[in-house]
Amino acid sequence: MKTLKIAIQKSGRLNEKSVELLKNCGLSFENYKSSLISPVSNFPLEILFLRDDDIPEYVQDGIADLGIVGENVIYETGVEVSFLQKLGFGKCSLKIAIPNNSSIQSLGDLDGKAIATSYPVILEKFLKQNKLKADIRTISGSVEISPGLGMSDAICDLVSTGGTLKSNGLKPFTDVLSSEAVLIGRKGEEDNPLIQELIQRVQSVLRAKETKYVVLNVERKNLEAIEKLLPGIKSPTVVSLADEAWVAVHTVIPERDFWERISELKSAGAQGIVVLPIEKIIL
Ligand SMILES: Nc1ncnc2c1ncn2[C@@H]1O[C@H](COP(=O)(O)OP(=O)(O)OP(=O)(O)O)[C@@H](O)[C@H]1O
Ligand SMILES: O=P(O)(O)OC[C@H]1O[C@H](OP(=O)(O)OP(=O)(O)O)[C@H](O)[C@@H]1O
Ligand SMILES: [Mg+2]
Repeated sequence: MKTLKIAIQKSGRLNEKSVELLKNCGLSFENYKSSLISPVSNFPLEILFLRDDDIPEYVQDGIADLGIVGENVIYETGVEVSFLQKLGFGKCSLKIAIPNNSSIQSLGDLDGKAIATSYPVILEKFLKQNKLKADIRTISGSVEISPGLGMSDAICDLVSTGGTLKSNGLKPFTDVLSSEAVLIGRKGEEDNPLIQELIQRVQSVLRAKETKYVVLNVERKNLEAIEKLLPGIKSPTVVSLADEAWVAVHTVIPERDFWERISELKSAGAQGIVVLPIEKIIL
């Protein structure tokens, strides 16, 4: 079977998490900063380390079969690729931001203004949808300094904590797009068995990340109440203890309602609660 190629960011915000995800999928490869292509020793796959801007086109054109890249870059490059899986990292939003002392108050006030951005395609589309015309000034980075230099009235750039906006005297004005890292593939290749195998592995790692393994002890008389709080994947595992009045319950809990669930379990009589990370969940 043909060896696949997956393109990931060489260095930058998505590099570390992309490498970690592939390693957690059981793929074994060297990660030297100097090598731009790395073979996987235990799967027919090669990893290409690229600038993130180039990844969507490499995948569209079939130079790479798969890629990991931010949704923002996919929309900006306007390529035709398949979205195979959202990956839960690299979360940020593309926002229009204005100086703290700006007179801009409503969307309509952007009409005729100069907006600096590294995302001219997405911004143009947004302005069109809102029937606005602005002077888009395309720059490749450090967009946040442009209003202070008198180059623009507003900016359109990625924001996550908002720290960069704040330290440049800017405030968020309106959201244009929210984005996270996604696994993409070449259109029409989705059914390739190797691609399907990789998607399954990625999904099992993501499912595991979203859940915790919990072991707790409870008196048999309180078991029913505890079971009601713990759906598990099918249902919880109940194990007898040496003391016959007690049992141990094993189950998985979604990370998002973890603390709420733990306090409900304690109120229902759970004791000695042990929480463990999960490596993979294969359904
Ligand atoms: N502040 C942020 N928080 C979270 N994710 C972000 C943030 N900034 C960018 N990202 C996401 O990470 C991706 C890569 O960001 P990075 O800043 O490393 O890109 P870059 O400078 O264009 O890198 P390259 O050298 O590969 O072209 C972005 O396209 C976006 O999807
Ligand atoms: O809201 P914050 O958490 O402050 O993040 C926002 C900043 O992060 C990104 O740049 P990055 O730091 O990746 O540098 P770059 O412009 O060199 O890519 C983005 O372009 C913003 O400048
Ligand atoms: Mg880039």
